[in-house]
Amino acid sequence: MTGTSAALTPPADAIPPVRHPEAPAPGELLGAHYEHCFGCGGGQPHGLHLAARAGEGVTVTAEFTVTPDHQGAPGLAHGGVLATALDETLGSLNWLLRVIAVTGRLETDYVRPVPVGTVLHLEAEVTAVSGRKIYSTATGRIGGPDGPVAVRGYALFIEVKVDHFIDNGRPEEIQAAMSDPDQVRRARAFEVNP
Ligand SMILES: CCCCCCCCCC(=O)SCCNC(=O)CCNC(=O)[C@H](O)C(C)(C)COP(=O)(O)OP(=O)(O)OC[C@H]1O[C@@H](n2cnc3c(N)ncnc32)[C@H](O)[C@@H]1OP(=O)(O)O
Repeated sequence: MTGTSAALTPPADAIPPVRHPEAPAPGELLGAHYEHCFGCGGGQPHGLHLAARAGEGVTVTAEFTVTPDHQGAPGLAHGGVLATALDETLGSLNWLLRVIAVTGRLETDYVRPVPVGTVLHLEAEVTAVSGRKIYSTATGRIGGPDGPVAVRGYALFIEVKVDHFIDNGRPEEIQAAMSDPDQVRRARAFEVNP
């Protein structure tokens, strides 16, 4: 079974996404947007350490290796962890638009179990934009980038201002992230202005 709810169907006046002129070149690794992000940060020992790479247009590819820390059933990836991999990959697309956005809705199809030790090969694209709403889809394959589909994700991200994080996040982490010496990470989190 597959499908998405009406909330994930772009409205008739939605437009195709526009890749930002200063977006990372196709093939370039995006790096972590935040050291302590559970999806991509190097500072999370049990995190996914997902590595995303810019593609053509508004697309990315990403890889995530399932470790014993990511189990749900014995020997198999937890469905929530797989949703995290989809969410993180989809979220990284927004850097190609140079927009700060958060997940409003994420739907997933779990097609095949994903064993521990597997590399999940993800690809994602923004399909449409309507005002603050960014529509995107992702696919995760196992056994190689052209292997069988294990998971699919469909998302609606909502553009937010930096105040979203300042008003809602804990001050200590916000301060630390704002002082991050890594300029690119700081820009991705806080300095993107449409
Ligand atoms: C460095 C940058 C950060 C990168 C992070 C990457 C990590 C991966 C991504 C994540 O996991 S983000 C964390 C998980 N997400 C959240 O914590 C978001 C929590 N939700 C919110 O903060 C607010 O609900 C949200 C900002 C998404 C929307 O609130 P707003 O008050 O700004 O918007 P509003 O409710 O007015 O909705 C704007 C439009 O979006 C639509 N919308 C909002 N939420 C929706 C939803 N859940 N489903 C469908 N549509 C939704 C809404 O109907 C409306 O459509 P229209 O413009 O057509 O009227």
